[in-house]
Amino acid sequence: MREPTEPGPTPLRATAAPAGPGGASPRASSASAEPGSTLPRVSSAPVVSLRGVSKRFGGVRALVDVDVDVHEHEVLAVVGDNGAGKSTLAGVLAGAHRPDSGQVLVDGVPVVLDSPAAARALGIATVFQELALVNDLDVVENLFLGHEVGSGVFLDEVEMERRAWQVLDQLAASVPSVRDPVRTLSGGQRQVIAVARALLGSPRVVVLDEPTASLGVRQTAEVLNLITRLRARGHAVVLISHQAGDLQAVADRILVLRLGRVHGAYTGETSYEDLLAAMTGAVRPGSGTPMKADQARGSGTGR
Ligand SMILES: Nc1ncnc2c1ncn2[C@@H]1O[C@H](COP(=O)(O)OP(=O)(O)OP(=O)(O)O)[C@@H](O)[C@H]1O
Repeated sequence: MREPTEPGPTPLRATAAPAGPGGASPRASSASAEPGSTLPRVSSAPVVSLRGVSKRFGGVRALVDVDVDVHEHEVLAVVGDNGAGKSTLAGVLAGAHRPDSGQVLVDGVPVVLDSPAAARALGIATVFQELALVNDLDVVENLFLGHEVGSGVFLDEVEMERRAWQVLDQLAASVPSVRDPVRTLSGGQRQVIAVARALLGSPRVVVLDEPTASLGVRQTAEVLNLITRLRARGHAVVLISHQAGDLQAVADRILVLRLGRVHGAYTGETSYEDLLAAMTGAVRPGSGTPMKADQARGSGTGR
């Protein structure tokens, strides 16, 4: 079905998950930058792009003409002051907010993300700040909630437990037991469980909305390690964060939103002072730090 507001190619509805991390994307090696993009150029094709995306809530312009590209093997941080549009951007990628205008593209093909299920089917998983874990259920039950393995009323607990450990091992997660209720876990471990649940759908893009917001130093370090591992495994990570330490530790590129617009794009090495100046509008829009493509991409560079 064609997007009602947009001319151009027919958008895809979610019918099958595209190639996941580790699997080659058919378009992954072509040039990606386009005229007029506010983002610095990078060397491979984006997995997901937003083009001219706008979203209003009543009289509030939450996103205005936003262009962004998301690449595999990369952590793209999205920063901005309160109300800058960060969560709305996450919501568009998650299929929770339908843009009023503009396009979402997966592998360069326009798609319709009109539900979280549609986004997941197209390889985009989002972990919101409220992790939506059920406190009294154990780790396995939370991971497979609604997607239980087994037939009829008989659940294959052994298989679910095996898969739970498998995904947690992939993340090098230190969880004492997968049979403990998640309320007994630390904030960092709960974040890991929420990410592990997202990974069970084999997404290419993982969107994390303020994953360290309420965590202590050690738990934050756990989550930042987790993000590094996601990138090393080939995922594209979109990190919505307020935390300077998060950006310095893991971001390859940093997109600054201000009043719903892209204010500039910066390298991961940009000082927090410079980012703050951009977030608060103390520097002109579009004056992001120029950077080389390989600086921008991360790709297991050991950052
Ligand atoms: N569901 C909604 N209904 C009405 N207005 C909304 C809704 N969601 C967001 N907004 C408004 O859109 C603007 C952008 O909000 P958004 O939550 O995306 O910003 P943010 O950068 O994530 O802010 P914060 O850091 O405070 O969470 C704000 O003015 C907000 O009040």
